[in-house]
Amino acid sequence: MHGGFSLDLKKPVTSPTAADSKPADSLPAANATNEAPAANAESNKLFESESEVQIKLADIQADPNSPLYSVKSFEELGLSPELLQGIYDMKFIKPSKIQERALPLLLSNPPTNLIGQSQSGTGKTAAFVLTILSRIDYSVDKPQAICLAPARELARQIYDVIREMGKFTKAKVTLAVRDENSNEPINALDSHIVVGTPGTLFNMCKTNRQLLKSVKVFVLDEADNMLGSQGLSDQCIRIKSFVPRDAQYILFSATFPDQIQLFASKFAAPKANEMLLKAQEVTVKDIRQYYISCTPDRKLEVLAMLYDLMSLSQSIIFAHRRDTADNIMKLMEEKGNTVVSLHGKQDTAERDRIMDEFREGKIKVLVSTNVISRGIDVAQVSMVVNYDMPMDAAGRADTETYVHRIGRTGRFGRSGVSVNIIDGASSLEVQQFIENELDIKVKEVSFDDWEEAEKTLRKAL
Ligand SMILES: Nc1ncnc2c1ncn2[C@@H]1O[C@H](COP(=O)(O)OP(=O)(O)OP(=O)(O)O)[C@@H](O)[C@H]1O
Repeated sequence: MHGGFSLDLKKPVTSPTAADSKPADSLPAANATNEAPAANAESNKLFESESEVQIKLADIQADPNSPLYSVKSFEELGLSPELLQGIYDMKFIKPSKIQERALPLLLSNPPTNLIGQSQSGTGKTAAFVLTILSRIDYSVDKPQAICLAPARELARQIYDVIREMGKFTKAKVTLAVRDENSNEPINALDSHIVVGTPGTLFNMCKTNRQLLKSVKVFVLDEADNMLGSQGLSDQCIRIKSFVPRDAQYILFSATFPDQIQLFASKFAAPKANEMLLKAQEVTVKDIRQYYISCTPDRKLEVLAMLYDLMSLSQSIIFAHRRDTADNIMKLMEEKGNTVVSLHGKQDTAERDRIMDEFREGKIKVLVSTNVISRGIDVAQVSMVVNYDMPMDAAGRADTETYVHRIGRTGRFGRSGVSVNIIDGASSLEVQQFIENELDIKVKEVSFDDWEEAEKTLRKAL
């Protein structure tokens, strides 16, 4: 029984007003204030406009309990006029808590290392990007800062942020990610900053062992993931061996599980300042978390019913496996719903195109694996769906991945909704484990009374 729900299977999801695809170098800034074009008049009422967000943000940033709160202005943080110009051009008004606390430490001399944790969407990128851009000697054309991220999508985003924030400086930035369609080596020799994934940068180091000998700042974004997964962590350690010992090490993430903290301190040895959150502070309060129970054979039906809500703004559906993501795309298409899948098995150019179109609002609903669970910042994502609950290889609840996945919405003061599809005892157990670890309560919305469920979710958006 699904109340009086009727599914609009033919609803268009491709925005007619979205700009044409642009090359990677001219992507909009990752903080993109570009609103996803409204799907219809109703969606205008439902979703926060950019000006509404700005008004709300002024209140939020004045609340001492908010992670976006700060007392100081950007001027008081000792940034150069070129960087202040860059920040204000991006419509930043006040720093967030992590920016206000981390920047004075990161910019002080002699440089000190930092292990910094702050909730998803609270501006960690700007904290390390401003540090990098402040520490470069622009008269020396050599790599002086490197930043590593676990996935190409995130590395490309950070590259865009550096270029946007540093556009009034003379910063030269190189993106070091794999390009399956080119045999040309990536030349970073006369760049100031190299941003990339560990595998590609490590290969570049092997070709030129002197490449990183002038590096002064080494950033690991999503540091717990970079150090916690075998392959990535080996590569990071090897890259570190090419970097001078006295470089400044900056490790950021929204999550730092206990077992990684010791490793992180060793990586940032001999000494690092630490800014860590308590377990109950980790999730963003503006993300309303729900779950829907159903039998495994009805999961797709749940997605189809959520589709109208998902496509009003933009959404990401997370699946455990690549083939599940592809199947969801295919089966949703058969139901008349456009969902595009993105995962690591695709060609790199295809991945870039899909991500660019999602940023531009041309693609409304993305189904993906954990490849975009961390760091991806698209302001208009208002809903995240866990089609499969996050689990590690051994089938245990993966709390960190849950935090990062739902953190793709609710960015910097915006509201967001997450929905877990619970299809049996094991996914319920995973959810309960996560609830306990994070000291949160995920609320149920009933699939059997869809009208009521839809009302609840719309209100939460
Ligand atoms: N001081 C600020 N004022 C306004 N917007 C800001 C400010 N700082 C950052 N932002 C914007 O907030 C959004 C989220 O920032 P960012 O991507 O750095 O978050 P994060 O903390 O790195 O999140 P995650 O843990 O998910 O990687 C971005 O769009 C960014 O441009």
